[in-house]
This record gives sequence, structure tokens and C-alpha cells, in this order.
Amino acid sequence: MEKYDLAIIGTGPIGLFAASFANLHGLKTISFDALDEVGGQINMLYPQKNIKDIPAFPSIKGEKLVSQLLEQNTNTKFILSHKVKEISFLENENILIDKTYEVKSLLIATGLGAFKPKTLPLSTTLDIQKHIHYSMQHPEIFANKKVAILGGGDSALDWALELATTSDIFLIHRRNEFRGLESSVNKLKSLKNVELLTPYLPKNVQLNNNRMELVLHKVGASQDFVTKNVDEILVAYGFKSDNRQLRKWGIKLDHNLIAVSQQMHTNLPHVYAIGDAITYPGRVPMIALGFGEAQIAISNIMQDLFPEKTMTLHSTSI
Ligand SMILES: Cc1cc2nc3c(=O)[nH]c(=O)nc-3n(C[C@H](O)[C@H](O)[C@H](O)COP(=O)(O)OP(=O)(O)OC[C@H]3O[C@@H](n4cnc5c(N)ncnc54)[C@H](O)[C@@H]3O)c2cc1C
Repeated sequence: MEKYDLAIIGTGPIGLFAASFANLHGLKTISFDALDEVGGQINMLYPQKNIKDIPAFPSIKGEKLVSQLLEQNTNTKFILSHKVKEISFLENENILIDKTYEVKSLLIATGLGAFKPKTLPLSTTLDIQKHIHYSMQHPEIFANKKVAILGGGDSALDWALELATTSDIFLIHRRNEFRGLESSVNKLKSLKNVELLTPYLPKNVQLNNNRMELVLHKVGASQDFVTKNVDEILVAYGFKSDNRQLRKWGIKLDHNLIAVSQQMHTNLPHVYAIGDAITYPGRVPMIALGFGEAQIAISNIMQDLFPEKTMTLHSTSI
């Protein structure tokens, strides 16, 4: 049986920072992720985006933030491609994870749960499916091509802005209004190689001489169709998240998110939660806020595990 002071479920930005902060305080830490790479939503959805609201970084690319968070983790043991399914409580109050790892405390940083993209609701052939993508993990696939981006939220807008630096973009949304930042929409409208098609829905996609023909239907106009020739389709309809295991573990939820105390404690003994997985009045899903929650949780875990110790709060002393 492998034994640790702390297990963290989720290696999104918040789980990664929590693990490094736990390292600083000398906790023997193991971190799990269902995905085969660390970085959570940043890695899956916007590795190329310039993030502008991380303190002390006027602008930092998503993938750079993730790699620096990883670099800070000097002593964490990472177990990737492992979706945690079961937690149980032992007589000594320790927690058993998937019948294999025994830990003294558990920190849940599972974001919105294990990801699955919402798929394009059109029947397609295998040849076409090779050109339908649900993430921007490999932006080089789209370089110097004609790309249709489907969706109207932040991901669609961010992906369009990013890919417009190398490619011709059709941004297709079923409503006239986008759900993302107005400044992004205005920027896209000003670019010559970006065409915004609203309110349109994809109706059909077929291959013609190795090029895809994407047929779009104007919402509310029964006979209004346009066809665009594209090389790749990037679908940004969002993700279905699966956090059903939280219920199985007996965690108290509030609107499908974990209810926590001001100490980031859940209703279960020695189980804490942080990041987008949690809720409390006024919370916003932002990275910097999650970093602070990680510090609150780890500080309280230290007090929980070592009540006799006077905890050094700061990373270095003068
Ligand atoms: C398009 C977009 C742009 C954004 N831009 C910004 C921005 O500019 N600034 C900002 O501050 N925030 C931004 N955000 C929000 C930010 O990405 C999130 O707040 C942040 O990712 C939350 O981090 P997290 O670690 O809590 O969760 P996540 O990033 O969701 O990571 C959770 C991880 O847990 C794993 N997991 C889940 N269940 C299990 C399980 N049972 N077992 C193992 N692993 C599991 C998942 O695979 C995932 O890797 C943006 C979000 C989106 C979608």
C-alpha cells in the first residue's frame, strides 16, 4: 500500500498550485488526473491564449503558465490517465483511494469534472471525422488553412482570435449575440480574414475533391442556406462534465458543485476542495482566486494533520 500525507484529485492550474504549496510545507503529496497531461481546462481549451489576469504576469500564454506551475512541483508524485473512482475511509481515519493509495488528507480540485466535448450533431464519415476537432491542443493542424469554428462562447472567440493569425476563419454561431467578451467580438469583426456567420447552424457536411463542404442553415429562414469550403472544423460547443463520482463519495453538493466552509473543508473528515469544483457566495471561476483557495486549504490541512506544530506561513523567512 502506497502512503501519502495528501492526495490531490485534479491537475488543473489550481490542483497544480496546491501541490506545489503542499511541497513547500513538506507534505508528501500524490496528484491524480483523468487526462494524460496536466493543465486541466487551460491545456484542453486554451493553451495558446494570452492570459492577462494572473498577478505579476501582464500576459502569459496558457501553456507557459501550466509548464511553470509544473516546474514549481519539485516533489509531487503525478499519476496521470487515472480517473479516481472510489474513496473510502479506514478505521485509522485515513482515506483509501481506488483501493491502492492510503492518504491522511484529500484535496479535491476536479474543476467541473472529467471532460467530454459536446459533439457536432451531424452524421459524418470517418474521413470527415479526421477533420473535426474539439480542442486547440495542436494549433499547427490549422495553420494556413480555411477553418470553420462553431460556437459562440469564450472558447470559440479565443480560438478564432488565435487561429486568425495564421488561417482564414469562418466563425459560425446560432445567435447574433456572442456570449464572450465584446472586445474579442469587435477585434474579430475588424479582421479581413475572419467571416462571422450569424445566426447560422450547420446542416450538413460532405467531402468533395478532398475539401469539406459545410452547409449552413440560417436560423428562422427555412430556405436560406450557404455553403463554405473548409479544411478543418473546430467545434466549441462546450464540454459535458462528469462529476457523478462526487455524489457517490458522499460529498455535500450545492447546485452540482462542492459546498465548502471558509477553510475549504467539505462535509467529510480530512477532505477539502478548491477551484472550479467548489461554490460559495460570490465565487467566480478565475485562476488567481483558486490559487488563494489552495493556500487556505493547504494551511488548514497542515493544522489538521499537525495540530502541535506552529506553522510557518511564508515560503521563506528573513
Ligand atoms: C475558454 C476559457 C478561457 C478562460 N480564460 C481565463 C482567464 O483568462 N483567466 C482566468 O483566471 N480564468 C480563465 N478561465 C477559467 C479557468 O480556466 C478555470 O477557472 C480554471 O481552469 C479552474 O481550474 P481547476 O484546477 O479548478 O479546474 P480544471 O482546470 O477544470 O481542472 C480540473 C482537472 O481535474 C481532472 N479531474 C476531474 N475529475 C477527475 C477524477 N475523478 N479523477 C482524476 N482527475 C479528475 C480533470 O481531468 C481536469 O484536468 C477560462 C476558462 C475557459 C473555458
